[in-house]
Amino acid sequence: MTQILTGERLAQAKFLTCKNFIKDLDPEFKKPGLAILTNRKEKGNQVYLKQIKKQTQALGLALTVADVADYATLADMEALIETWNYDDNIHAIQVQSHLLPTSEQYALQQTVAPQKDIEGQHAINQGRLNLNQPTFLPVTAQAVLDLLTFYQVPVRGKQVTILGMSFIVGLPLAIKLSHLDATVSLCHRETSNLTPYLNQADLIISAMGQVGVLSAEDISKAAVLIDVATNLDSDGKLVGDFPYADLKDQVKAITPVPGGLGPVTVMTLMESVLQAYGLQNNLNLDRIRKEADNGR
Ligand SMILES: NC(=O)C1=CN([C@@H]2O[C@H](COP(=O)(O)OP(=O)(O)OC[C@H]3O[C@@H](n4cnc5c(N)ncnc54)[C@H](OP(=O)(O)O)[C@@H]3O)[C@@H](O)[C@H]2O)C=CC1
Ligand SMILES: Nc1nc(=O)c2c([nH]1)NC[C@@H]1CN(c3ccc(C(=O)N[C@@H](CCC(=O)O)C(=O)O)cc3)C=[N+]21
Repeated sequence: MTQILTGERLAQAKFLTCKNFIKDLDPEFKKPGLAILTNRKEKGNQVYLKQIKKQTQALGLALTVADVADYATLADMEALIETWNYDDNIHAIQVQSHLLPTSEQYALQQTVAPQKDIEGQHAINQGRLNLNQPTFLPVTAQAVLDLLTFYQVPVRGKQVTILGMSFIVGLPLAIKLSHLDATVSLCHRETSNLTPYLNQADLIISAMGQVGVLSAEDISKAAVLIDVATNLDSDGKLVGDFPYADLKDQVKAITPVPGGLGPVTVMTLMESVLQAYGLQNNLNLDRIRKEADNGR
C-alpha cells in the first residue's frame, strides 16, 4: 500500500520547536525579524507569502515585505537589501524566486549579508555547502531533508533522481544528498530522456513546476516520490508535478499537493529565521538546528 507522506505533523512539530525557542527568549531582546522581497504577481510567491504571514503572526515574529513592482532598477533593490543588512531588527532576508531575469536575480542575491542569508544563496554559503561545512541550506532543500528524516526514508547508497536544478531546490539538494552518500542524477530541461532516471530511482524529487511532463508508467513502483512543485492546473487548483491520482496506489510513498512539502517549507523557514537570530545573538541553538555558521 502506498504511504502518503503528509507534511502537517512535521510542520506542527516544527511550530512547537519555534514556539518554545521564542518563549525562552529574554524579553529585553529584540523580536526575531524576517524581511522578504517578493513579486506579488508570481503565483508561487503569492501562495508562499500568504502562509508566511499566517505563521509569522502565530509565532510573533516581525515581518517586513517589499514588492519588486515598487523598485524601478536593480540598483534600487540592492540599496533596499543594504538597508536590511544594517537593520538590527532584521535577522533574516529572503529574496523570493522569479523577481528578475536570472543574471540580475543572482546578482541581487549576492548583496544579502551572509549571516542573514537564510536561502543560502550568497557565494560564501554556496561554497560552504559544496565543502560540506555548516551553512544555511536553502529552506526548501532543508524541508525535503527533514521530511525524509521524519518518515525515515533512507538516502545513503540509494539512487536519487532530482528533476529541476534551481539554486533553491534541485542543485543544493543534489550536493547535500551526494554528501549524504546517495547516488544522484540531476535532470533538467536538456535531459533528452527522463525515463531511465525515473524507472531506476529509489527516490524521486520533482521541482520542475510543470504539469503533464511526468507519466505514471515511467515511474518505478518501488520509488518514494517527493513533489516540491506548486502548479495551478487548468481549473486553477494547486497540483504538483507528479500525476498524483495515477500514482497514489502504485508507488511506495508519495507527498500530496497541497498538504505535503508546502507546510513543512513554511515552518522550516521559521526555524531558519530563528537559527539566524540565534547565531547573531550567540544563543544556544541545540533545540533549533545546529547546522549553520555565523556567516563570518
Ligand atoms: N512546496 C514548496 O515548499 C516549494 C515549492 N516550490 C515550487 O517548486 C517548483 C519549482 O520551483 P523553483 O525551483 O523555484 O523553480 P525554477 O523555475 O527556478 O526551476 C525549475 C527547474 O526545472 C527545470 N525544468 C522545467 N521544465 C522542465 C522539464 N520539462 N524537464 C526537465 N526540467 C525542467 C528548469 O529548467 P530551466 O531553468 O532550463 O527552465 C529549472 O531547472 C515551482 O512550482 C515552485 O512554485 C518551490 C519552492 C518551495
Ligand atoms: N526564495 C524562495 N524560496 C522559496 O522556497 C520559494 C520562493 N522563493 N518562491 C516561491 C516558491 C513557492 N514556495 C511555496 C512554499 C510553500 C507553499 C505552501 O505552503 N503550500 C501549501 C498550500 C497552501 C494553500 O493551499 O494556499 C501546500 O502545499 O499545502 C507553496 C509554495 C516557496 N517558494
